Amino acid sequence: MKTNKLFIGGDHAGFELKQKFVDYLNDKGFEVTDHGTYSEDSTDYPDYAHPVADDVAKNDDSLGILICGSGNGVCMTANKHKDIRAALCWNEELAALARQHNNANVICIPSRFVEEEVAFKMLSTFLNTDFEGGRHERRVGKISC
Ligand SMILES: O=C(CO)[C@H](O)[C@H](O)[C@H](O)COP(=O)(O)O
Repeated sequence: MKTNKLFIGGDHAGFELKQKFVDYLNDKGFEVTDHGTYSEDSTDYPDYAHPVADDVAKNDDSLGILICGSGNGVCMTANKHKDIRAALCWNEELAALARQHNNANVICIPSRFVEEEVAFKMLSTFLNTDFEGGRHERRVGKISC
């Protein structure tokens, strides 16, 4: 799936990286909706993960990008939403597998635990990798309860 429609968000721990991602994605011509946060002031990750997950669920073929310190808070929050498959990734191979095997539609990045270069590589891989389908289609179909 090649998408042009992206939704992004994160808490104060993800703010700096999110700003860099937004600039990069805008330069590349993606349609990016930034749900905040918009400063380094301490804030609560669910306030940003819920709107991103809502929008990804509502917009076919869109993808979401969520960032917090560990990546766990935004990931747990996003995965409460129907039709959201949010994947916590900390290297490029995991970002590829999240798309290839799990058809993840949201990538969750732990900004306090990955180098910026790795974060950018994960972003690019996530956006440019397709779901493989086949045996994975059946398994992904069994995730929802
Ligand atoms: O969700 C998280 C932890 O589960 C994120 O890492 C947050 O960014 C983190 O908890 C924020 O921590 P802080 O000490 O309030 O900056």
